[in-house]
Parts: sequence; structure tokens; C-alpha cells
Amino acid sequence: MTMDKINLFIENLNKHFPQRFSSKTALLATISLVILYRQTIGKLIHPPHQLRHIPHVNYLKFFIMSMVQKKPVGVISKALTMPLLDTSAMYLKPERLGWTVHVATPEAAKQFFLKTDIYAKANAFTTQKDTLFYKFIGQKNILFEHDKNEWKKHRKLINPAFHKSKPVKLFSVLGHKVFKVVDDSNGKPVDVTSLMGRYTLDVIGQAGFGFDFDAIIHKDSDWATVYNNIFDAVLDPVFFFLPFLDSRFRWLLRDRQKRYELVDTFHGMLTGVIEKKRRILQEKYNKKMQDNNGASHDDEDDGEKDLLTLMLESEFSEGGSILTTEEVKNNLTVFFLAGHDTTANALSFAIHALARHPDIQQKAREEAIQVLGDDPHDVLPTYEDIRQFDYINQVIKETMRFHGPVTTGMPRQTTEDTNLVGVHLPKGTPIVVDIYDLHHNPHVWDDPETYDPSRFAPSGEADQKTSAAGGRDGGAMAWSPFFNGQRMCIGMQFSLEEQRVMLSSLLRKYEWRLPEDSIHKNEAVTNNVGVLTAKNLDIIFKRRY
Ligand code: HEM
Repeated sequence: MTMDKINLFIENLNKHFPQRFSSKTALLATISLVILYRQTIGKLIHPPHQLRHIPHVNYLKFFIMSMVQKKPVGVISKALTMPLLDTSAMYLKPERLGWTVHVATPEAAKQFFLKTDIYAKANAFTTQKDTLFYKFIGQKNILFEHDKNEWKKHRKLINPAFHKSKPVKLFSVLGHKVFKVVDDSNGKPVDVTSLMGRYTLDVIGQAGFGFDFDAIIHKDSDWATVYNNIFDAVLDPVFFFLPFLDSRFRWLLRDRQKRYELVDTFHGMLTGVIEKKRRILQEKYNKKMQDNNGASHDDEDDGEKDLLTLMLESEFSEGGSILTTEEVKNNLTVFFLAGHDTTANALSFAIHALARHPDIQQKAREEAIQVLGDDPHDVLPTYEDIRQFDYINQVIKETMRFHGPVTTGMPRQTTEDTNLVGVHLPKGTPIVVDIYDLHHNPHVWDDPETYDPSRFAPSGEADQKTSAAGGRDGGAMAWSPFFNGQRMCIGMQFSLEEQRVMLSSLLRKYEWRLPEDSIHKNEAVTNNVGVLTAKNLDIIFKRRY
């Protein structure tokens, strides 16, 4: 506000309230208003001074497009953020922690991924202790842990479990339940977002801790309903962005209170399973030690054991309890949050892309048939089978470039003043890698809005970009749907194998297309908060045998 405007404002005040206010009072009132504006709305819509050298999105346009019009991520990106990347490797956008740096080039992403001491996980969620999110996930777990030594403890125990886990048989067996649902549709549209969500929920229940949610066939099964009610409430954007509603106003919100009770029910079930498994494994371990000094091994294939069993066995071989039951429970909950919806949407987007590109669908089908055979009955793809896929892997990778389910990951905060590819960032700056923009940045990818799996063919665009000879610095980071570096997704192989099994099985058994009136006909219509999702993605399947 300029001095002229302030003077004019004071004159007007004097005209309207000549006896009540002196000029001095009016001036004080005005200054107070300016300060109030700066502290509230101004703070909200303008980035802080120390970050103003970084281009930023227009707050009001962003607010209207994302919150009022609920435009898909891709539309917001094209309109507001891509233009900023013409001149910069990063930009500012408002997030839960306030104005946040969004990194969108491989060079800058590389620094972010590798310098974890400088770009450290923010202590963002665990400070709001009374939120549903916090209650569900708990403080001590591998995903949210910001203390490096604590995180290492979790990762050390969980890493070997994911390394051994290869439940390809389980993926296939549950895939046959998906076939049943598709067959029962008799050519009517099937909501694949829902179906893939139920598939990956059953997978993570069984592969995580040997629990059957029975969600594929019975979408309203008791435990699927409990879980889905919690999941929807935990990620509800209103409570996500306004966490004080949970902590201060829950007493007014009966439905919210019920969701808190459901979390107790779910946690009770998980704790019961963990304690029972610990007991059984302890007895087995003791017996083994007694029988033959631990020389025997059990007959069960490690790859098909659930993650909980593998984690607890690891503890025994390390000589005792490493994580408390509470910590193990928190990590199992994280596997749900991080592994269920993400893989479900990766699969749904692949099915959508193949429906929009019948030629690519056919080429992928030919590979599935070549590896799995074309006999007119269902088969169970094996680990050896899925290792042979080449084109199907390209489809999966391109889908995850085009529609990576995780669009930014969790926020980090700089732990010291630093310089990121020539841009000064003061200590405490909130920062994320914007995976969506990195994957759609025309300065990184050729014609990024074209869906083309052959980018990932040997010596294709992706290989060239990452090659030591011609590639740019950080080229390997250009494709980062699972992030990179130390805190890269621990479930990446698990998810890729799950996707290979499901896609190849579907390709071998069905041809599919979008209904004529599909809202997703020209492009997938997605949300703009949380895991990237295309709601109500109906697909019409036709059996091949
Ligand atoms: C398409 C599927 C998936 C995608 C796109 C994905 C993506 C990611 C990303 C981007 C991160 C890094 C988050 C951050 O640090 O900000 C991450 C971390 C993680 N993911 Fe995944 N994920 C997927 C599947 C899975 C699955 C299936 C599981 C487990 C069953 C899983 C478990 C985890 C865990 C535990 C972490 C934390 C790792 C750590 O901080 O050490 N994810 N994931």
C-alpha cells in the first residue's frame, strides 16, 4: 500500500468519523490493518521474502483451479507450473508446510535425492499428534521417520524382508479372483479403479501379514469396509490441509469420532496378528535350536512368506527384538498406505493407456502370449515368466512416467543454507521433487505429452538420456516414480512384479476398450491431491477364450 493510498484512506476516515477518530488513531488503525493483512492473507498469497528470487505460481489462480474447480494435476501443471520451468529448474507452490520449492529437473532432483543430510525429511506430520493421520500411522515408522539413525534401524530390518519377498504365486492366484469379477460382468463396464484397489488390498493383506481382506470378490467385506473407511478419512483433503479440525473440533464431528474408533479396531487386529506370529515363530525357533542346533531350515519358500514373518525371522537371526510391536504395527500400516493405492492406480492407468492405444495393447498382448502361451485356459505366470517381459516393462515404465501415482512424495526441509543448481535456498526451506512435472518437463523429455512405451526400449530415449556419454547430469533421475537414493521406495520391485503379473494375465485373457461415453476418453481425468487417481474408470472387457 503506497503513502498516497494511506493518506486518502485517512482523509476518508476523517470525513466519515470526524469527531470519533483523530488522524493519529486512523493512521494506527491503518498500520494495524496492513500488518494484519501481511500476517494473514499476504503471507498466504505471497511467498516469503527470502524465497522471492524463485518463480512462483499465482496463489489465487492455483487456489481456484485446485480447490474450487478441482482440475486434474495435468491441467494445473500445463496452465500454471510448466511455463515457470522455461526459465527455472524449480518453482514455488503452496503446500501443507506453506510455500514449497518444487524441483523439476534431473540435475536438481539428483542433489535432492543424494544429499539427504541437507534435504532432510520434514517433521511435518508427526508434530500434529492428535490428527487421524497421526493416529493411524504412528510416529515411529520407516516412511515418516525423520531422524536418520532411527530410520536406519527400521530400514535395516525391513530391507531383507523386501529383498526375499517374491510372492508371484500369490499375485497370480489373486489375479484369478479378478478374472472372476471381470467374467461376471458379461461385457458390461467394470470400474477398474475399484477392482485394482481391491486386488492390491488383498495382495498387501496376504503378502504383508497373511491376512485375507476378501475384497476382490466381496467389495463390502467387513475388513475391507473398515480399512476403506479409515483410508478415505485419513486422506480427506479437508482434514489433511486443516489438521486443527481433528485436534480441536472432533468433539463436534460424530462421523470423525467413528473413524478414530475404527483405527483402534484395525490396530487391535494388527497387534493380535503380530503377537500371535511372534509367539509361533519363537516356539519354532526354540524347537529348531533344541533339535539340531539351528542347522535345519524350514521347507517354506522364502519368496512366498509374508513380510511380517520375514521381518520377525530377521529379528531372531539378529538375536532378538529390534522393533517393538508398536513399531512393527506402524510399519505394516505404512505398507498399506504406501503400497496399496499406489500400485492400484499404476495398474488402472496402464489399463486406461492400453484402452486408448489399441495398437500398443496388441503389441503387449503378443509378448504376453509369446511368454505364457495361448492355450484357452487360465495360467499362473511364474517368476521366471515375468522376468522375460520386455515390452510389457516398457508399458509399465511409460505409464509411470505419464501418470506416476506419487506426484511429489513427502516434504523435506533444508537443514542449512544451501545452493541448489545455482539457486540459493535458506535453512528451513520446504522442498519436494515434483515427479509429475519432472516427467512432463519438455526440457527433459521429447514430446512428453505423447504416450510412447518405446522411450524405454534398449537404446531408446531413456537410455540415451542416462548414458554416460550423451546423458545430462542426473539423467538417471529423469524417471523417478519411486524416487531415488537412500530413501527410494522399498516396495519398488514388489510393485513392479505385481504389475507384471496382473497386466500380462489380463492381456492374455481379454481385449478391452473404454465405453463410448467415458469421461476418460481423451485423457484420464484425475484428482489433484494425494495419490494420483482416475475415479470411475469404466472399462469394457471381451474374453479371448
Ligand atoms: C506404484 C507403486 C508405488 C509407488 C509409485 C511408490 C512410490 C514411492 C515413493 C515416491 C517413495 C518415497 C517417498 C518419500 O520419501 O517422500 C516411496 C517410499 C516408500 N514406499 Fe513406495 N511406492 C509404490 C509401492 C510401494 C509398495 C508396494 C510398498 C510396500 C508394500 C511401498 C512401501 C514404501 C515404503 C515403506 C517407503 C518408505 C521408504 C523409506 O523411507 O525408507 N511402496 N514409495
